[in-house]
Amino acid sequence: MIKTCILGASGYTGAELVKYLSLHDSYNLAGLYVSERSADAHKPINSLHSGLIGINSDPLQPLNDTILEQLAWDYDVIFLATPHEASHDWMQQLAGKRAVVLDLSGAFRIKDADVFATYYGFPHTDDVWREAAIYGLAEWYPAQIAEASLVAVPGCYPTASLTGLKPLKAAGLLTATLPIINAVSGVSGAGRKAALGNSFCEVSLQAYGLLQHRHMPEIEAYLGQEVIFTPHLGNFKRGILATITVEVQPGTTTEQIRSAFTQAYAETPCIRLRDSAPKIDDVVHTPFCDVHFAHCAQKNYVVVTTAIDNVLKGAAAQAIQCANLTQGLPIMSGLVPEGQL
Ligand SMILES: NC(=O)C1=CN([C@@H]2O[C@H](COP(=O)(O)OP(=O)(O)OC[C@H]3O[C@@H](n4cnc5c(N)ncnc54)[C@H](OP(=O)(O)O)[C@@H]3O)[C@@H](O)[C@H]2O)C=CC1
Ligand SMILES: CC(=O)N[C@@H](CCC(=O)OP(=O)(O)O)C(=O)O
Repeated sequence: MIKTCILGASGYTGAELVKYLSLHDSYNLAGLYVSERSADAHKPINSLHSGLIGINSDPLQPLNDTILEQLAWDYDVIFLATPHEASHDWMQQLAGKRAVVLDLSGAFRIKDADVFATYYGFPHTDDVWREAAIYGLAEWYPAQIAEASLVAVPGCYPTASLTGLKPLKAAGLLTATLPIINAVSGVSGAGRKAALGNSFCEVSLQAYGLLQHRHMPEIEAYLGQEVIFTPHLGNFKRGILATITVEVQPGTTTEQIRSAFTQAYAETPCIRLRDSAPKIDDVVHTPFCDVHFAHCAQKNYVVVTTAIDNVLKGAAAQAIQCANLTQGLPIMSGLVPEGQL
């Protein structure tokens, strides 16, 4: 059994990790942690997330620096479902020891320290692990992930955006014109902590973070091309729908575009190529990313739509895909029924 623990287990992504890892045959989920002064310390996880009743009733344990150091030697796999700052500050103590670390935060996704400081609002001081971290876009970097000590699990919007754009980029079909990404997320994307802007009566479909959201440089870094990215907050709980409008090379045929997607995703059970536009209800509470494209040959434009559950393929399920790769398990182990692996 692979001995594993979750730091930040009480949050939205942490709770999904608890569910999938508790039910997974190959992992022994032996520790659930929250911050040292957490109001939820010592409570059973299923008193916070009632969907876990009958699945996991372990108490949430408060962390401190001594425990942290010990975790890195005691565990095979550690999931960090914590704020960016906490992941950043702890990595020196956690990484490079016995445990493989899967960090769901954004702290180790961006290689350029200046870009990081601009978009995250605090300086990155861990050059070693920022450089060594492997980006955990599971369908695109499986070999590197398999060998990684630290996996920086992608953000939810970048997962939806890159899954739609990378096949076209890899096939050489994009032009220099900037892809336009408009994506709508459910409110769970903002995490579980209370905030006025996320409360029921305040949320109404609205763009935010215009031209300054931290996911824009993340998408650009792993696409290899600048983009315009506009996130929107929607009045629903879960899911992201990304609508991506791109110019393609003159003379590109629909068959070339189809081939770009089928080649990229022929062997990837997590990505479902669709012949109709996906909707959020198709993917919420699933680990899948649904992808569809429409091609306007006269104008040389393609509209790609992708849909994911932000908490699953956008975070926890992708982290489990990456953990599976590091442990030599099938990539979708524990995420789909055994017979479908
Ligand atoms: N929600 C989403 O759709 C996505 C989230 N992410 C990223 O994943 C991470 C977790 O997100 P999410 O689950 O939504 O967040 P939540 O706010 O729902 O949960 C955060 C968790 O971290 C704990 N925590 C907070 N501060 C600290 C600290 N200083 N030290 C230790 N634990 C702490 C919280 O418990 P407590 O405060 O009680 O200690 C809680 O368990 C974040 O970095 C987020 O950016 C990535 C992709 C998608
Ligand atoms: C709706 C909402 O607020 N979404 C979050 C994105 C969540 C995510 O992907 O998290 P990372 O911070 O780990 O990148 C946001 O826009 O900040």
